[in-house]
Amino acid sequence: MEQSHKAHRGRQAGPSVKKKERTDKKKRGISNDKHNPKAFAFNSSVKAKRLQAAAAEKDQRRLHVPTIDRSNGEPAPYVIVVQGPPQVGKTLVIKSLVKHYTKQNLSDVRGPITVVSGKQRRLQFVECPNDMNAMIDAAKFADLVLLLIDGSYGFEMETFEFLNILQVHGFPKVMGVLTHLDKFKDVKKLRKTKQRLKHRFWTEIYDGAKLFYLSGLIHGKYSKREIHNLARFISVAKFRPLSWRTSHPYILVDRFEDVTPPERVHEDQKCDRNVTLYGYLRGCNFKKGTKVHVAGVGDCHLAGVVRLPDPCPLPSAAKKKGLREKEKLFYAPMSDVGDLLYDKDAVYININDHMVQFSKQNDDGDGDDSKAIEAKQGKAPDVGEVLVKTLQNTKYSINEKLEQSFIQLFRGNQRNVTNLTDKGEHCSSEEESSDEEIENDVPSTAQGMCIGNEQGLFNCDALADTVDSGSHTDSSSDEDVTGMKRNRLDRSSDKSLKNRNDSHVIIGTNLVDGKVKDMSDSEEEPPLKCNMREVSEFQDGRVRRRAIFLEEDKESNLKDPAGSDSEDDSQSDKDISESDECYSEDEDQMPGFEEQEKYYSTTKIGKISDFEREPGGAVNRRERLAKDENRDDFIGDASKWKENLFSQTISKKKINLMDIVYGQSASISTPMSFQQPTEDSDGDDSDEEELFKLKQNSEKKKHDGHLNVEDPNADDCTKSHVEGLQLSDWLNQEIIESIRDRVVTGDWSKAARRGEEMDGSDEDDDTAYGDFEDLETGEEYKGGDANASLEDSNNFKSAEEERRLKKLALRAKFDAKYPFCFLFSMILSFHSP
Ligand SMILES: Nc1nc2c(ncn2[C@@H]2O[C@H](COP(=O)(O)OP(=O)(O)OP(=O)(O)O)[C@@H](O)[C@H]2O)c(=O)[nH]1
Repeated sequence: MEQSHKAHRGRQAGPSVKKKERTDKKKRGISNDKHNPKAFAFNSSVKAKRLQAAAAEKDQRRLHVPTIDRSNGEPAPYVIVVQGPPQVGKTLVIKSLVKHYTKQNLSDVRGPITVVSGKQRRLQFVECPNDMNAMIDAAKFADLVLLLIDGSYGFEMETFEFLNILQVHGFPKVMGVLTHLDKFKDVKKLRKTKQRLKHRFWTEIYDGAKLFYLSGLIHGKYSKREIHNLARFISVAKFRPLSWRTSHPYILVDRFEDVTPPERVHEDQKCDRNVTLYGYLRGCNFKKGTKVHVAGVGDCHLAGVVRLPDPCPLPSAAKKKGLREKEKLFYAPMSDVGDLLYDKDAVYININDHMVQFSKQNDDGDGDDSKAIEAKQGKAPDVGEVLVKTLQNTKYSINEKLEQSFIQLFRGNQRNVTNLTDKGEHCSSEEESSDEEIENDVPSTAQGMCIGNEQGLFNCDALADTVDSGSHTDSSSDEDVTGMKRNRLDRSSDKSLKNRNDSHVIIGTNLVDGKVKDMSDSEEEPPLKCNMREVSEFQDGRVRRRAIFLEEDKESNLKDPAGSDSEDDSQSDKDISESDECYSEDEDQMPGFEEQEKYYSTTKIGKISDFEREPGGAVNRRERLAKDENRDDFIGDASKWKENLFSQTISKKKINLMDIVYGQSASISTPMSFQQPTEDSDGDDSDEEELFKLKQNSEKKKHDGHLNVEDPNADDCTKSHVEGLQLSDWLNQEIIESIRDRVVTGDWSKAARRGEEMDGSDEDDDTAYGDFEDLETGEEYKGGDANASLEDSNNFKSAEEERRLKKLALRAKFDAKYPFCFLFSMILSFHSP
């Protein structure tokens, strides 16, 4: 008998069952996803409308996003501005990145450096000099900013100045780079500082903004791996074009040439020059005949635009991965790279000085070469050879010699005529700078980025100062700043620095609304962040401007992240005491504008110091109190000059009509109310104040209190007067009182009584009206009954008093019931003016 086997029971659950189900459904043509259209329908028409509008808006936004126009060939290279305080490592970062992209060593970083970074991308690196004008210009063309921060020192003011400038110009992409991290000995401290700086950076830019760490130098260069990471991020970064830039043509000049015919220059050194500027055109196309604005120079006429072959083209579009070695091009016409330079109408062969072999010079030199050669060789010298030898001996050209020469008009006069005529008046502040300094400056004119180059074209000696003012700042302030001091944010109060800034008045200008504005003017400062202050200090042989934040102030170890905590505390204490000393010296004097600024800033610091120590922190309560006292004294000093200012203002103030009409009490709350200057204060007044003294006062003095009757403009006060007093004497209290009662707010009953006393006509009035009956109420009023009316008024007063007492009792009851309300009302009344 055949045994029947039980059928195998298939799987009821699990992935194999699901798979089977899916394939079955597919076979039968049933869609796998259970789509129920009704489930996604709108229930509310309002919601539907809103969602529709949002979707449409999103679409439109996507359509209007500025995109790169590739119809005119390849887009121009992206500009990467490397910015940071002095000596932070900008040059080194650019050199390292160029080395990474091109495998070439760059000896000098000058002007924009273009590299091919990928098959589709070119980058142009520009170092931003530490000059406010250069920062403003750099902000105009930067596509990406590498903000270099000295990690061992912390944030410096240059960083925030640049960020503020960027905010005004349309914020490009910003990445932070921390350098000098090898100065940290303690790993824990390094980690903490990194964290702190990162969060600060995020606060300034946005949460999650990229911050790189360059942990130190290996053989004088940054580590290859770290630079590789940085380069990778730059290569893949998405640059969103800024709408204003895409609709305006602009060029970042990477090379320039003065093509003015030499004869014209020879005839007139200050003739109009023709200059050819080379660079990638960005934004939209130039129109022929448009005027161009050259930053730092002004509006210039555009003679023509010529399209030239790309000096640094992208590689061919062949399908291959990465770049070949010979495709890794770079173009840095100002950085002295390569030996050949092709120009519009010339080819320049650059030969390094050490490779140039001049024919041997004669030791006895001077113009006797030809004779010496003749004597040695016994034959006539070659004319060309002699000329070359003579040229070799010339150290300075005629022009240079002329420039250096001067005519001394008067004996003992230090000023020479040539200096003044050449440099213009604005350069007179530069007279102190040594020749060495000037010599160093001149080549730096050609340094830097766009603005530097252009300034170089329209060169005047003073321009050199602007381009590399970073180094100037250091050298000039070395002598002035010996310790630590606190300054107002954004501008150093250092006088020598100010002088330097003065020389920017002509050069460092910006065209705003068609008017040339001096950017060094303090009024043009970007909006200041109130939670930050600046501390200038002398470190590493230069002045550094540290940016300190309130929350950082709380931490005791912020002063020197790489240093010790105890040192920091003592340092910050020193800060405060020094600043106190600094400003309490001339408390009796009325400070000038600059000093006022100092006072202002230090008062601010006084407030900030509230945050400096926690109760349980390094400084105990007593010390804190002592510090508070110091601060109060300090603010007291500040209020002393304010007092002076106050009295000055008062003396200049016009008569306040409110005072005259409503009395002194009405304007007590207004600090600028008129007060009659006392004899003492008059005596103390300076000559300057005399100028602004009220005419009336001086007249009053002259006539010793009597009215100036000769004054033809005096009021005609003969008609209405108080006996014995002229109405034009508006400062007389009696007259004021008499007038006050004529105004709505005056005491009319008193005036009425006074009037009655004066003319005694009350009886007449009463009799004139006589008895009358109010027809509406039916009440009868008796005329002429003075006693009755007095009684009435007494009754009225007693009723009023009764009501007042009742009110007071009620209020006391309420206050007893709700003590907090009482307190509240107390506070209110305390604070109300
Ligand atoms: N220890 C250390 N030194 C560094 C680091 N980065 C740069 N340096 C050094 O700092 C000095 C200044 O570097 P630069 O690249 O010239 O700095 P810079 O910002 O271009 O300077 P300026 O153009 O004068 O403002 C050089 O001697 C560098 O070797 C770093 O991470 N660690």
